[in-house]
Amino acid sequence: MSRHKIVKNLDLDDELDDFDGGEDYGYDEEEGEEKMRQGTIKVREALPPTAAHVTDKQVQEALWHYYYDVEKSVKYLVAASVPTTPKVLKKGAAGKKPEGGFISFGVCWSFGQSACNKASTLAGALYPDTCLKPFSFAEFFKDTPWLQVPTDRQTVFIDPIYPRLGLLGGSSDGVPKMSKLQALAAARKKKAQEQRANSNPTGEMSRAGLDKIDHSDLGDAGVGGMAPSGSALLQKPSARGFPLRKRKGLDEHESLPKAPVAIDDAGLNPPASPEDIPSAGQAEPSDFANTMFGSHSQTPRQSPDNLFTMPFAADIASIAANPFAGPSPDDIVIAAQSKAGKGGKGAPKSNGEKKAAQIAAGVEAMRIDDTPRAKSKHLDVLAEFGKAEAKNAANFVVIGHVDAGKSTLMGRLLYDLNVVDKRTIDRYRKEAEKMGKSSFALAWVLDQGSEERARGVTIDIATNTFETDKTSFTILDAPGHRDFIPNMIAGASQADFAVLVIDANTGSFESGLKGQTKEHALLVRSMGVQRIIIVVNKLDTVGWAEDRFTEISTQVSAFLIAAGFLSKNITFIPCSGLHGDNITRRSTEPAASWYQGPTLVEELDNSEPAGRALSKPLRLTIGDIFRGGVQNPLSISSRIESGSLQVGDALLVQPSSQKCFVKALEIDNEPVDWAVAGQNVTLHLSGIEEQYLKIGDVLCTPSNPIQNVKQFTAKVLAFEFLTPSQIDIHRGRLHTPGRIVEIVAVLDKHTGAVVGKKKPRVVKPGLIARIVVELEAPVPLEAPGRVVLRGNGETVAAGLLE
Ligand SMILES: Nc1nc2c(ncn2[C@@H]2O[C@H](COP(=O)(O)OP(=O)(O)OP(=O)(O)O)[C@@H](O)[C@H]2O)c(=O)[nH]1
Repeated sequence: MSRHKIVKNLDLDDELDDFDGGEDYGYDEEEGEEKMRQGTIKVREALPPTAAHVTDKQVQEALWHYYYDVEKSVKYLVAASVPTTPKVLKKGAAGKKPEGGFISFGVCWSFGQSACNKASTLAGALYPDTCLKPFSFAEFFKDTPWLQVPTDRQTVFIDPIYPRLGLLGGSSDGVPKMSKLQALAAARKKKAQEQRANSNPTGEMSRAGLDKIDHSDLGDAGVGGMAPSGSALLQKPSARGFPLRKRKGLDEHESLPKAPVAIDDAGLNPPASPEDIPSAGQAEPSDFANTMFGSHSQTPRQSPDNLFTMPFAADIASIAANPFAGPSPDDIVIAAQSKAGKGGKGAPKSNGEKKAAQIAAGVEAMRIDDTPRAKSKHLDVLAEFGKAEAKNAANFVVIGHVDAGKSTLMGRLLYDLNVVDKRTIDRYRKEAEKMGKSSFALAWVLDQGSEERARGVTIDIATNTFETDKTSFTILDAPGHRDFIPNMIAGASQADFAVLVIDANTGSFESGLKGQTKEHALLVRSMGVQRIIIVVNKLDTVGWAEDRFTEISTQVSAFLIAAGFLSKNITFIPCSGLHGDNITRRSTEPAASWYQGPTLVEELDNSEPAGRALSKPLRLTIGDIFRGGVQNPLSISSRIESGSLQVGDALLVQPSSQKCFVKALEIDNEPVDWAVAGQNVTLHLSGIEEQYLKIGDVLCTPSNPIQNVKQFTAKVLAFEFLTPSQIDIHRGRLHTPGRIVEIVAVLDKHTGAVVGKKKPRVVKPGLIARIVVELEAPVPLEAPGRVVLRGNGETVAAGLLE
């Protein structure tokens, strides 16, 4: 059963506070025994006669391993016990039958006799009919002259599986299958190689490819052909700057794999192909290697035949002989610091002195200089906000499975509202055509990164804004690809409500459900989003069939209600993002006449104004950092989560505990004196060095700071089986490694009371549990913040800090 199917039955409460039903908790001992007994009987019944020799112990181990899942246990036992034709290591000429049976247990003989014996024992257990002679090296090599091992005896080296390189998070499920991105990258690389191999690279092939581009991809009217509607909403184009996508560079909290991964020109390519990895006989040592191991030039080159010798092995051996001979880099730095601290007098500090110096440095770092660098007008910001009669402001996140049409839909919306002009769209269309991706022209309004455009996939959250009569909206267009879920979480954490886009195309809706449609919906719900508009998109591809719309609406609304959305907060709209139907204007397709409901923009405008936490302490999580401006060398952008601020304010950055000052403020590229919760702002900062600011850090006031924590307790909903294990903790843009150190208890969904035994070993998907998480380094977190826990590229739980 997929985890979505399991989670489907859960009832995610309104705020995860009001639990609502469920009686299934961790197993106590008696229950466990009973389950084991029942499971053993069921597995025995299901096992085929060929697996009759499987012992009860093996059955019970399988059941234990698969958490009493009979189906999986049977599958495992059948696979493990059905004898395969023993793989015979050929000896000499083909067709000669070897003596004794080597069975296919990998390269057991290469691990030495004891491992081989174990393998033989295991083989004997699983293949009782196979008569195994004890393995003998002497016999195996008896006809093999020294150092002339025939090729069929030589070890076959299998290329290691290199870790996939996702920008963030990744989705390593341990299976080396290709993701869509990898397939795209591989196809692109293959194409480039073919082009290089071609003696006339600019000739026939590329022209033939261009000739195939379908210029009608943007629909009958084309993107430029659609006149904006005459609706009052649409005649109010946004005066805001465009585009507002500003993210530059990678999040410093993100770390890329250090393993030998070949990164393509974009830094995105997943595993290198074997030919990309220089062999020992070919590569020149890098400057780094030269520095570490001395110049390679005097060392004779390794013979390519000598495949078993490590390059620079001799040098490594000499280093390894006494790795701790000299002082460590840390010792050197500490010694230098203590020397500097004593005015160069030299003698190293005692432990006590070191501690005192560290405490003094910590106190110094915490010292807040409240002297503002920019002149403050000392405004009463809340009174100013009250006077300003500002429009409602709302952020919505656009979510859904990869390629559902999210960016195209938002591009069309912005185009039809005149936020983007026709000339820009025409330019995008021409450029997209050149890349053979004309159907992505509208998506390019949001997807501004060159990688995103080349690959046709959204990678990071893109933002843009538009206004209606009532509300000023900020779009957060999330990536659909599962490799970029951490970016989607960052977007969802700033959203007041969500637009879930579903591809109505035959087969696409179904695969989306198994993919990110449900995962995204569950994530936004567990992050506090209560309202969701579902765009059933690409209805043009199914002839605007009402049946298809009804089928999708029924299935999705059942899931959303089970996930904790109230039915009054769920709306479905049939659309075609590509052609612009039911987005800012009602569809003119005769086949779509059955729909008389609101357009997407009308529905967006029906949103209740989002509450603003104005009177709470200032909290602002850094979403992006910009460096190097002439007037403003260090700026950040973010949505203010709570509180307010004004030019001249002194702020504290956590976790670095460094102070800084608001030099200037901007909203929608316009300078302002103050800003309040719910607004997206750019802050120009002074009095701080850039190394103390990272994406995901929190700005607060020195008088009411957020604390850095190394451990927290949270009440979470399990998406997967939860056990004490290594995880990544996500809070908006912040993500940091940690560990579930304790499952305190499973909680009743109605009352929140502890049920079952304390400290269960495992929490089943769909249950709510109190857990303790320890972080590798302290980060700013506070109740009742929402966190998402991910492990191995999967979302394992989400919930509220306590
Ligand atoms: N026929 C048809 N095609 C559409 C429609 N909307 C989008 N597409 C096509 O679907 C493909 C994917 O569109 P995108 O907008 O990039 O999809 P996305 O959901 O933003 O993709 P990611 O952000 O990468 O997950 C493009 O080729 C679009 O032209 C639609 O309404 N009708």
